[in-house]
Amino acid sequence: MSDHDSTPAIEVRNLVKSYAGFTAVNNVSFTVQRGEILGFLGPNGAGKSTTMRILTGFLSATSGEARVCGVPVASQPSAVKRLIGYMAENNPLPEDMRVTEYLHYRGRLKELPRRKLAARIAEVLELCDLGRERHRIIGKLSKGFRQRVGIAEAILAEPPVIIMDEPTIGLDPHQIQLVRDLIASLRGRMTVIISSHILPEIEVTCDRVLIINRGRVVAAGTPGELRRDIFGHSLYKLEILGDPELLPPILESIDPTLKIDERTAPDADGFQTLQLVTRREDSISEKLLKTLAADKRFRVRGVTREHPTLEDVFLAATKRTREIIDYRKNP
Ligand SMILES: Nc1ncnc2c1ncn2[C@@H]1O[C@H](COP(=O)(O)OP(=O)(O)OP(=O)(O)O)[C@@H](O)[C@H]1O
Repeated sequence: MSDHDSTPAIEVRNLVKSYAGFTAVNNVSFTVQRGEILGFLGPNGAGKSTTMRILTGFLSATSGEARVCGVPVASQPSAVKRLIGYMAENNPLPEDMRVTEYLHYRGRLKELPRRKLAARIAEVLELCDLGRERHRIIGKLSKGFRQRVGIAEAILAEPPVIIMDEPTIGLDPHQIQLVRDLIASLRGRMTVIISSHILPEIEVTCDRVLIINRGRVVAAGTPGELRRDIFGHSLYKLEILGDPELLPPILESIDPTLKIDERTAPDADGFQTLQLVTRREDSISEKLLKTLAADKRFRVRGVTREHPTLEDVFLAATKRTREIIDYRKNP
């Protein structure tokens, strides 16, 4: 890798954006490496669009610094615009243009050489599965096809960085799958930042996640790292017949940190479902199953390890800061 390639794709340091006294982005710092796909999450009004618009050079920051492939956004917004393919929130498109006409127009604005443009447009139409729609008027396209035109436009000039603000909003599951595959096909070739409220989508598509709340970064890392940081434990579901009061010493012999967290009432067959919690990260499923199967006082119907979803992580991270911020306001 050359020195140029090792410069992070995005570097944001102590970024602040205030609107007439209201701080929408409050001292945000993060880095995105080349080729990474980053999920940018946060509740409504958290400051995601504002941060993205600053990164793309469409909005100036109140203070702090943002660099794209080493180029400072504040002093060189035009250079930065050439490094980024941006699909804005709501994906505004000209209603009266045909798909290829629009891509041609955008390609010329992006200074793609005329002799290469037709071939590149054919390539992105193919990538975005827009071949059959290429001569249609954009205003007549369904939402899913419009999103794909937005993505085609963003990747047209093969910029090193793609920023998409809610690219799957309003799409049906098939269209979401198409967009997901399309984004996955960019992995390693382009750096991608996607903001979304569809958390299972982000979990499968993104290498790393950044969560902001009320203008501040509240969590950053891979989904696995966030689970560990925020929950610090693993959960197991145990379906068992027998007296649960006898379980604690047995659980402790398997793993000293293993405890019963919740339990349901017995079902029609007398089995109860217990939620167990442990600080251990490696799997104890087999040990748990073997130990309890050998104990005549119990019958075990199933042991499964439960992974907190990204949604659980998101809710915990945003709730945690809300509590901290509210506490600071009202100690
Ligand atoms: N031009 C503006 N003037 C005043 N306040 C603004 C302006 N633009 C955004 N805001 C406020 O800044 C905050 C952050 O908005 P932003 O659009 O960045 O949030 P978001 O995380 O993208 O939200 P959503 O998920 O709803 O799109 C919000 O409280 C919003 O009302």
